[in-house]
Amino acid sequence: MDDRAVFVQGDLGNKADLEPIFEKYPIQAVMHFAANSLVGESVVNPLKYYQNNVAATLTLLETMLKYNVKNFIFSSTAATYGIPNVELITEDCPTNPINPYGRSKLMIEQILADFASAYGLNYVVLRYFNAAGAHESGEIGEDHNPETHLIPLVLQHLLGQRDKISVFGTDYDTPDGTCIRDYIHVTDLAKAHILALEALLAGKKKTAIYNLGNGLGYSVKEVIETCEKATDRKAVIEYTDRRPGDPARLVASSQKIYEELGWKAEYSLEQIIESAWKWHSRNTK
Ligand SMILES: O=c1ccn([C@@H]2O[C@H](COP(=O)(O)OP(=O)(O)O[C@H]3O[C@H](CO)[C@H](O)[C@H](O)[C@H]3O)[C@@H](O)[C@H]2O)c(=O)[nH]1
Repeated sequence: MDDRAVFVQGDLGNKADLEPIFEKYPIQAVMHFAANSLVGESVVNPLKYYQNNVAATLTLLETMLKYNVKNFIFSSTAATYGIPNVELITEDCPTNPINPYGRSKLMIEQILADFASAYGLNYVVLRYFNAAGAHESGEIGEDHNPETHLIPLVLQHLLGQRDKISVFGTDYDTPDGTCIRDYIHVTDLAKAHILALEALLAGKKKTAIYNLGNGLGYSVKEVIETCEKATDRKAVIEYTDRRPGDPARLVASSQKIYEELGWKAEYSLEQIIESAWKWHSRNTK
């Protein structure tokens, strides 16, 4: 990215850290990735989520106002929808989040709308579905501690780093009883950010909300099977109770961002898993 933009992480939540950056660089837009995105953890530790996702973002927005930075790209989430009753979720579906993570992101979306009316802030909200995969080079990948996401957990198990993979719930109202999600490659997400940035800087968009997904749903069982095929290894599966805060099915329609910004997901689930496998097998500890 050139000097027209800066990436700011969610944990840069105090003015003492932010103001020198805004003093120093000719920032015209901010992309914000609030750091915490674990649905289950947000249920047991909501304070952390409201602090990192709401309070820290508010401080960032306040700093933007002070330095007259008017363009904001916000990483939001499918969790804002709660339990949708449609096959393909569009951006105009009702937002009824069922966990603090989703609520904290929706609060920011609402703050952005108020800031747009009151202060002329321009913004694009990107509602990620299940971000996954690694850079093609195999050099940049997902390394959470502790890891809670399905694809990295399955791959770590297939690499012998975990003795089994747990499937959380087999009694959902889905064809095989396990949760269905829409997995989207990180490079596809990154491209959407660039398009959103260009649209804001060109004045093509003042405010917008877009889903980012593939439009294809895969169950937990199907994800495990695809990992087994990609790696030619067999998983040991343990079936357990549901995890709190998990909707049965979350699949995006990304038609709106395709029509307005020309974005479309390019990576299939197989390619997402292959790229993640490349990274995980090179980074086995
Ligand atoms: O060991 C595991 C881990 C996960 N799952 C299941 O696999 C699916 C995917 O779970 P992840 O934890 O990988 O991802 P989430 O769907 O919880 O979370 C994703 O979707 C959320 C929206 O609901 C947020 O956007 C969040 O940032 C994003 O990672 C879920 O049904 C989960 O129950 C298992 O069965 N076993």
